[in-house]
Order: sequence, then C-alpha cells, then structure tokens
Amino acid sequence: MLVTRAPAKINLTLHILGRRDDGYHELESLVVFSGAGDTLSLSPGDALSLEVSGPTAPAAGAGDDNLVLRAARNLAERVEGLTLGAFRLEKRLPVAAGIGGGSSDAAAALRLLARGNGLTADDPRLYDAARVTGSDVPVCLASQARMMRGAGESLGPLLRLPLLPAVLVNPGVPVETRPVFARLGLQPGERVEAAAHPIVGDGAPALELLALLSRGRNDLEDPACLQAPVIVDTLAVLRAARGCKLARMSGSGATCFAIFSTPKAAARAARAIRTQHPEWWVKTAALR
Ligand SMILES: C[C@](O)(CO)[C@H](O)COP(=O)(O)OP(=O)(O)OC[C@H]1O[C@@H](n2ccc(N)nc2=O)[C@H](O)[C@@H]1O
Ligand SMILES: Nc1ncnc2c1ncn2[C@@H]1O[C@H](COP(=O)(O)OP(=O)(O)OP(=O)(O)O)[C@@H](O)[C@H]1O
Repeated sequence: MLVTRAPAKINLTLHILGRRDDGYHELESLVVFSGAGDTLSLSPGDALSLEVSGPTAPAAGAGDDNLVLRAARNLAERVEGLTLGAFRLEKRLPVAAGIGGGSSDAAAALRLLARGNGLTADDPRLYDAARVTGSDVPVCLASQARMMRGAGESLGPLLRLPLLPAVLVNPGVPVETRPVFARLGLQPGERVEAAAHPIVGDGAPALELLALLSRGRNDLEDPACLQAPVIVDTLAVLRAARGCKLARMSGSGATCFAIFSTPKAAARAARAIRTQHPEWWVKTAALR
C-alpha cells in the first residue's frame, strides 16, 4: 500500500490582475503549505475505487465527482495501461474552505499513481492531468512554497521560506469559489490596475517575509466577506489575538490564517479562540 499526506494550501497573498477571455481570473499568489492535512493511500490494482472516512468525509463525498477519482481518470486518459487501484482518503480538512483540500487530495492521488506506475515527478502528463482537474491542483503536486500565476497553471521556482507559526480558523460556513470570483464583477478581457506583487526572494528571513506580506493582500477577501459575513468576525478575532503579526483570508475563503512569532504564541492564541468559539475549526500550523 502507498501512502501520502495531502496538506492544506494557504494563499499568503492573492492578487487579481484581470479576467481572461476564457472567463478565468488571472492571479498572482504566494502559496505555502501546512504540515497537517488529509491522508490518502492507494492499493494498486486494475479497478478504480475510493473510500472516504474521517471527520469531514460526509461533506467531501466519495462519488464520481470526488477530485481523487477525477484526477485518477484524467491521468488514465493520458497514460496508456495505467495501473489504478483502491484509494482510501482520511478526510480532516474542512470542505469548500479556501485551503484547497480537494485540490491537495487530487494532487496526492496523482503522486501515488506516479509512484505505483514508475512515473517521475516531472512527467508532463502528471502536470497536464493536474491542470485539467482544477486550478489549484498543479501547485499542490509538489506542495511546496512558490509563486502561482495565470489561472494557477503557471508555477514559479520552489522557494525556501522560514517556517511561519500560524493559526488557521474556519468558521464552519462552506464558501463556493465560483461566486466569490463572480462578485469581483470583471468582464472577460478586463484588466485591473493594481500595485505590483512584492517580490519574495528564495531564503527570505522571517522578518523580511512578514514585511513583504504586509504589503500584499487577498483581493477575494471583500467579495468573500459579502458572501459569508462571518469571515469579517473571523479576521477580527485573529487580529485581536495576542502576538498576531498578520491575519488574512486564504483562497476564496472562508478559512483565515494568522501568523505569530513563535509556535508557543500560536498555540496560546488557538486555545483562546477555541474557548471563545468552540464551534469553529481552529488549528495550529507550521506554514512553509
Ligand atoms: C481561489 C484559489 O483557490 C486560489 O488558490 C483558486 O484560484 C481556485 O482554485 P480551484 O478551487 O481549484 O478552482 P477551479 O475548480 O479550477 O475553479 C472553480 C471556479 O472558480 C473560478 N476561477 C477559478 C480560478 C481562477 N483563476 N479564476 C476563476 O475565475 C471559475 O469560475 C471556476 O469555475
Ligand atoms: N476530496 C475532496 N475533498 C474536498 N472536497 C471535494 C473533494 N472532492 C470533491 N470535492 C468538492 O470540491 C468542492 C471544493 O472543495 P475544496 O475543499 O477543495 O474547496 P476549497 O478549499 O475552497 O478549494 P480552493 O482553495 O482550491 O478553492 C466542494 O464542493 C466539494 O464537494
């Protein structure tokens, strides 16, 4: 049996540059990953199947449209004689939450199929299968910090960044991605006049990275807050937490992250937020 982790994806920044003629939005985003996430295993075999368990399994579902199965079928279309098999997904990440749970599961499925079939990580068919499965799937293939551009298909070099102690909070409201983009109100072909994304260098020290991040933003934060006003409260709670250096929404929401100077400060904030909001999903994380 082959096993891999499917970590949460966090957009530390997400700048919208415009809308392409195909309707997708062109963006620039610094993407990092958390240590924790879902776990996916594969017992190689001829038949493709999926079983899902874990706390958020009901929301994700195990049907044909699960991104694990969609990714596997997309790879099978590109690789003749691909050995498939039985996937088991332990689903822990909140669903429709802006932290790419489904995309990370899809990328994990592609990594396991690559291992099971002796494909190398740089096989272009893996990347193609990732791209057609979803905008966030290519960046989740390596699950390491880098800039993401285009609609998500264009990836910068891997970046070595300092470990950022963080707290992730999801207020329990699923947020669908498409209507959040739609609320920007951009027409196909329209460009946005906006300040350039700060350049994040490989190996940037923590203080420099934080200074750069504070000059960045998530342009989906306002439309997501209109769609799910509880995000406004989530950000306020994180920003008020003792030791919080920066708080922002990830992806299209509703999960927000806050960065702290030390894992201890992050853990203390997480405990306080859990007490204040026992119904929220609150996780400490080391982002990199
Ligand atoms: C918001 C992000 O999570 C940031 O990383 C991604 O841009 C969205 O990634 P995703 O959920 O994998 O998105 P997809 O499943 O490919 O697309 C869902 C919907 O979001 C919109 N969409 C997505 C990506 C993009 N660059 N522009 C868009 O307008 C489209 O309406 C699309 O129909
Ligand atoms: N394995 C999966 N895990 C979670 N959701 C899945 C999965 N497969 C399919 N889905 C569906 O995909 C949709 C998006 O879920 P996901 O959790 O990936 O959203 P997200 O975190 O907002 O993603 P992103 O940050 O990439 O926009 C949901 O409507 C869900 O039903």
